[in-house]
Amino acid sequence: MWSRNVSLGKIFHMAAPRVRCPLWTGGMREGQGLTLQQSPLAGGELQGERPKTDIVFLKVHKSASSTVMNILFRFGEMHNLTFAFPQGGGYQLYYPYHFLARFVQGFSPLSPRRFNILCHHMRFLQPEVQKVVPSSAVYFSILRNPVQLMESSFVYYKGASAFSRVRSLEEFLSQPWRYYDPTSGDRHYARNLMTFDFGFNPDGDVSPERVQLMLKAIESSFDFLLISEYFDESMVLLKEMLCWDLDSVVSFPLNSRDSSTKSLLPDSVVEKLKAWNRLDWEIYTHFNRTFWERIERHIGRERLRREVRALRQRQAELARACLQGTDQSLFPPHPKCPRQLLAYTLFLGLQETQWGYCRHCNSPGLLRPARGTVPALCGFLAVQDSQQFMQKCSVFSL
Ligand SMILES: Nc1ncnc2c1ncn2[C@@H]1O[C@H](COP(=O)(O)OS(=O)(=O)O)[C@@H](OP(=O)(O)O)[C@H]1O
Repeated sequence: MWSRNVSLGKIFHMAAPRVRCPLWTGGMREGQGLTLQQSPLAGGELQGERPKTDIVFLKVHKSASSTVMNILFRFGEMHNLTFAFPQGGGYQLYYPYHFLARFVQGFSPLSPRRFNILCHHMRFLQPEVQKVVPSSAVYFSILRNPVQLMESSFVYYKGASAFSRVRSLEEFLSQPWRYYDPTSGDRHYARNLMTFDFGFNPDGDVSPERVQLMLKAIESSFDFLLISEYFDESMVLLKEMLCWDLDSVVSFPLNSRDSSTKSLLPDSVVEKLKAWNRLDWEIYTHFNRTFWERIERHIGRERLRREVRALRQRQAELARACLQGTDQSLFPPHPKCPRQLLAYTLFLGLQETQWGYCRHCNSPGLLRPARGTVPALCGFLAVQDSQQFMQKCSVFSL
């Protein structure tokens, strides 16, 4: 592929503190209480194609990526797949440094060992990623409108240096260069976060030529990109591209803020946000368009509508069976966890078999699992395991 040979380091300045980068930079199980019927709307798996099991998911921050990661964890655990977990027990692959293969637990340049799924937070660097997954891996990611993404980032990363001295996003945007220091190690949370996660320079040139090069590089590295504003449509596309069935992509939103911390932004602020995050805006608008083109090509609007309806039905069934409701009290005030996040409470009376089924839908995906296994059994979102929340909280604190 084009990007595998092109030195993007020459195109975009890549800040990679401390770590030297190469020139290139750039269904749940059946029989667990709830019976799952094969959906008549299932994708390639039922059409005789083998489900894809070698996957690279670039977990772009604040873009519903934890929900997607949770789906991958569940699928991986169900199918005994291996994961490229971070060395040293972290929940990120040494982010914000560019990814290096040696960040993965169990990786050795001398061993042919490859992992099925790579999905923890990382700053993308394809030549290194290629060392830890099979060459057949499917690469995908998920994007979010940069306006909402930055609003979410502002609340979530309030302690980041660019945000710590302002009371509101408006204040930051009124004089961004007063607060934003491009040399600061955590500046990416405040500008072009998606661009950064894809491996590029968030303060890079926005000339049309450079933007085109960046888009082409992403296009040649990734098989498809999803859009979090169209999450259900994205899940239908995901299961289609991976030849999975519909039940494999049923989920509940994770990492959601309580509405009290969400603000409606005036138009003037929205425009400033788009201009400030111009590179992200270019990525988002381009891949939003190609997302719908892909849907037309692979699924068609009519089937998409049917499948989205079926997906929502399954989600509702699952919610009725497993969820008692949402509960903020599971997220007690904690100095390291100031954000108001919504938790789910699972029904206490679930039978053991159902409990196994339900907790698979709620695995946090952020706790570090024991050696090479998946943390799907942690169930921190359940009332019974609320103690686990504090672990999650400390894992979150950067
Ligand atoms: N299914 C679905 N559909 C739409 N939006 C969703 C979904 N799941 C999670 N979210 C929203 O994604 C935000 C959290 O993103 P991440 O999980 O990527 O955050 S993190 O970087 O891992 O911390 C967070 O956004 P904010 O609530 O605006 O902060 C979640 O509400």
